[in-house]
Amino acid sequence: MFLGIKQKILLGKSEVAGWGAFIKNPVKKGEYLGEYTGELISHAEAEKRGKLYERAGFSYLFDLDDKYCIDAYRMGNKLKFANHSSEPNCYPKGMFVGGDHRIGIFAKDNLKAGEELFYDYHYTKYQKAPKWFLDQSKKKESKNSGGKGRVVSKVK
Ligand SMILES: C[S@@+](CC[C@H](N)C(=O)[O-])C[C@H]1O[C@@H](n2cnc3c(N)ncnc32)[C@H](O)[C@@H]1O
Repeated sequence: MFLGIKQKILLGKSEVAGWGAFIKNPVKKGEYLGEYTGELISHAEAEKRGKLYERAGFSYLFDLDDKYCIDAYRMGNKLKFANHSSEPNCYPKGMFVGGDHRIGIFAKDNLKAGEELFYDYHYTKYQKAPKWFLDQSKKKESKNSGGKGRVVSKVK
């Protein structure tokens, strides 16, 4: 059973957007880094908050399942600062621990000390994808189809 942060996570200026989460020590592929914590809220509440966050240009909402979201805006630990990449070095995994819904963040690759952490936000049908995400997806598509689009959120 995992709870809380296992690895030391540092807060720093991101390569792609605002603040980012960085791993302090090297970590092996598949290792558990820590938990994405926050308030457990319904999708209806997330919808309301999402509109406000969208206007502010940031969101700490994380879709847990078809019923619940985790909002790390007011609560949460440094893992809430991990940014999106379509080529991520981490991945989230939903777990049901001791009767509670939890999200663990795991290393997708071997991580070097000081590496910025990214996971794929995978916007679902319950969340309207923000403009920056759609723009990046479009750029990636155009790159894959031979265009000149650049993947902005490239992992170091
Ligand atoms: C969970 S926060 C991540 C931490 C955030 N960078 C900060 O400074 O607080 C998610 C927000 O970060 C920004 N973000 C995350 N990944 C991004 C990316 N690849 N490109 C542009 N903005 C991104 C968006 O504003 C998003 O709503």
